[in-house]
Amino acid sequence: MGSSLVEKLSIINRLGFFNSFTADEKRQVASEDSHFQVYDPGTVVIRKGSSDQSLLIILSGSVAVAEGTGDAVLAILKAGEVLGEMAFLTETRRTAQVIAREPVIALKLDRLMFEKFPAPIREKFKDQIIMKLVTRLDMANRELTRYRGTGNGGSPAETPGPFRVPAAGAAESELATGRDLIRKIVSNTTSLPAMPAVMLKVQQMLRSPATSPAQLAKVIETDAAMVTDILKLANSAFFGFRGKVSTVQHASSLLGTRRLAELITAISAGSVLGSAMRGYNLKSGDMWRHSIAVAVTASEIAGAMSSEAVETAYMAGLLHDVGKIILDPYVRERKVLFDHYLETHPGKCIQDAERDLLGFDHAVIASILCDNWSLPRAISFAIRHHHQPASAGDHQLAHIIHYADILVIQAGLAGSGGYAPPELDPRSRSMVSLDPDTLQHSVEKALQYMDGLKGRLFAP
Ligand SMILES: Nc1ncnc2c1ncn2[C@@H]1O[C@@H]2COP(=O)(O)O[C@H]2[C@H]1O
Repeated sequence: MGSSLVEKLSIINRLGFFNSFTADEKRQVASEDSHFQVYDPGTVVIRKGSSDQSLLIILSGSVAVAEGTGDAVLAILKAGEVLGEMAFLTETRRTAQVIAREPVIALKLDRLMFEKFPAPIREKFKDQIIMKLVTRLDMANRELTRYRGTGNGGSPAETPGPFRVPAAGAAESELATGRDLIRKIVSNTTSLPAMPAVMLKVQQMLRSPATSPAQLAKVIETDAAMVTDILKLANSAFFGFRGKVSTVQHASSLLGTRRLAELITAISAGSVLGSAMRGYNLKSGDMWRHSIAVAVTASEIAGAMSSEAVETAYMAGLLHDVGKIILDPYVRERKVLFDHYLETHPGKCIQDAERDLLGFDHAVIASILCDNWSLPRAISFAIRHHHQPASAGDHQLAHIIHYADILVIQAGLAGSGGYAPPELDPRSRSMVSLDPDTLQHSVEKALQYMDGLKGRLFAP
């Protein structure tokens, strides 16, 4: 780095790290040109496993420390922090991968350079390194305490922990938990997906009671793949018209407005629900299949109960887990924490981990998205409470979605890969109060429906 001694001194003078250094000692540290290294954003500052053992002090900018390439971020270190002390002190290989997040200037000292400093300077460096390690240990302890739930008694939503990882694609350099994180997700409009265009059109048409099945059919007539799916499903065992339906207009007259709208909505939801979610261990299509199965089961249950919710059950079931799509990058970045939490808390499910580690669960985010999409309030309310239906009081739809979700998971179509299944809330059992055969029949109908959509839902 070609900066003058004065410029280097002005950087060093700004950092608390050098407070105990005398003016002369600071000058000695700043004098060697080769000590100062500049890193462009995205470049590797320390490569995991490498044998380099230099010590770095970040003078400006910040770096992300990760266990390995593409792994969860362990820490963000900023100006004044020490880096590479582990290999430097223990003479071992680098334990982590460190990447510059913005232009970084660092003071880089190899062992030879370090040994050249007079003893008092070396001691001051060592004192600072110890202080930084103590702070890091304290942070790690507090974070561990917080996410084990034995913390200071405040709710996680109100007491964001010290653990910080970079925001998923966001410009802000640090990620919060609880309300801060919700605020950030909601204010970052690009992180909230738009309602798929066809779904939006159908929702708009349904607002008019005069909309006919034939008008709805027109929405999809130019989408050949969608037409094929609708015809397949119309001819499936679920509807019982086996082999008789050959045009969308014919299907629309047989299915009626509500059924046709549901079908179009389920298929168009694939663009939002169909992608893989590594944070939740879901392969592409897993979430979509689970969601359609819950939609059909919920609507069958609502029908069997002669519930008023029969109109909204399908949509609420289809979108009940949509919050996972938004949270997936944030869960992915905390994968190490999530996996550790779930390993050490047998019986806890993924939404418990979300609540304890993020301060809220995917149901909260899903309900925010539903409000954002201007869906009926009953839908967002039921989705908001589908994992804790007792908090929804007597709201029938919340209990129906909760019950349908659990039945579908029990039938083998989970909404999160490899985690403990949620337990049925006894209040939902008494609210739904259907006999086991009827409930079983609801899930079987859902599986028939899925069978009708086989090609689309199980495409590689
Ligand atoms: N959990 C962590 N928090 C902060 N920094 C870390 C963490 N783990 C590793 N590092 C830093 O990443 C560096 C990688 O190289 P070293 O192993 O030499 O030294 C390591 C530490 O400086």
